[in-house]
Amino acid sequence: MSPTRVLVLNSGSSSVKYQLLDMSDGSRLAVGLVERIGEETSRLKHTPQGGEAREWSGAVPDHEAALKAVAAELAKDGRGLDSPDLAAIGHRVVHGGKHFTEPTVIDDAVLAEIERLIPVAPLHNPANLTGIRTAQALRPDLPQVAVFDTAFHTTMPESAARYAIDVETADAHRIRRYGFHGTSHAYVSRATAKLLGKAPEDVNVIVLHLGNGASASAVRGGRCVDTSMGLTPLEGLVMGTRSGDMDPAVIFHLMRVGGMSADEIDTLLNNRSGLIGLCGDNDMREIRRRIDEGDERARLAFDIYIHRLKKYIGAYCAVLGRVDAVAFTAGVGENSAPVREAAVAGLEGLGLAVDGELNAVRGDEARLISPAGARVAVAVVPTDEEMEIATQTYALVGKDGMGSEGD
Ligand SMILES: Nc1ncnc2c1ncn2[C@@H]1O[C@H](COP(=O)(O)OP(=O)(O)O)[C@@H](O)[C@H]1O
Ligand SMILES: CC(=O)OP(=O)(O)O
Ligand SMILES: [Mg+2]
Repeated sequence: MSPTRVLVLNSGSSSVKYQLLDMSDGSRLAVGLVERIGEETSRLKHTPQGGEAREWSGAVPDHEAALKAVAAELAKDGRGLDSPDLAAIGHRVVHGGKHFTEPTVIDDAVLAEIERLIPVAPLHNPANLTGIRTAQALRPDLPQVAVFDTAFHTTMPESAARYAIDVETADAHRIRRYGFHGTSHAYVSRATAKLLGKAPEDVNVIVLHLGNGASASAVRGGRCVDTSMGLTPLEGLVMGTRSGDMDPAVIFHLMRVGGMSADEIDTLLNNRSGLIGLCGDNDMREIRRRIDEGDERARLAFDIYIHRLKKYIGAYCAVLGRVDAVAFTAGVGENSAPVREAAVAGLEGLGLAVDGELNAVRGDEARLISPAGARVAVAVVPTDEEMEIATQTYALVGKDGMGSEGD
């Protein structure tokens, strides 16, 4: 029998999320996370299917060590990386530039292109590369597939993808809007159509992916027509630690008047801005707790976050012309009822409203939170980037895929 298992690695700047899936029935054999990589105490949590979660804290200095720790945990379940049941390893790769529009089997040329894109995804692509190289070293015989965050957004029209700067300069440096979180936007827009009982081709959806990184997208009939992140994952919404949109002249001002270097400003805008820069916390749970205690800084940070979100909802209503659904997803979108309520408050004129009781319901299933009969459906639609990466990986190299590829 051909192997049917796929290991998915989602390497972030300081974390690795992973899942081992059996594609014959979609079951999750293991789910886990290594976080705070490179800090004094990193943490690993590994949950085998049907078993107790195992957790430990200790030093995990880099992504190579993280992946070796993941391999060791899987081996304890008798499902190590040496298992003959493994069909492929699927990797989330954040920046694929304009080149990669589809999931791609990784070879040296693909690795070189991911490396070339490091300057436009400095927090993400290096971690993705280490994950790939470590996995290759552990299983050189196994196909490794890259699934790109940018791929879903390659359908954006030029009017949305181009910045209004000198065309020759932009083209010489490949400056354009690429967009990210595409695997999530693709999965959630399809799942939203399913929730409405319609085909993806028949619905227009605004997807709000609100995690630590956050982005919005406008999806018309299953194709992305605009998204809030740009050349890098810094543009757009207010995020956990990133500023999102601002006047680009802030950068010149900080250089000329503030005496800061380009690298210092990069770190400021990517790591010390957004919610953490505004109030010292980037976790929405903590911000809500502080607001409940009357903390003014936390309140202002929340209000700025919501104001930006509203602007994007309004903009994408205009981009799409007709909106069938707005879907909230990722850590904040799936869990924070106050964020969903505030984001939609006052938008009745656009056909948007949230039912208080439905919004308060917690759960893992996709669900509607708009009042019955609302013109636009508002929904909570849990994302599943790992399953989507596994599905795309298996389609490419699984039993049917690999055979027909070479034909
Ligand atoms: N119960 C909750 N209520 C509000 N916010 C939450 C909750 N659980 C998680 N979050 C938010 O979700 C964020 C993480 O989202 P996630 O999608 O996992 O992000 P990433 O993939 O970027 O690490 C946390 O930083 C926190 O702000
Ligand atoms: C592209 C991006 O912002 O990813 P993440 O949310 O995982 O940081
Ligand atoms: Mg994420």
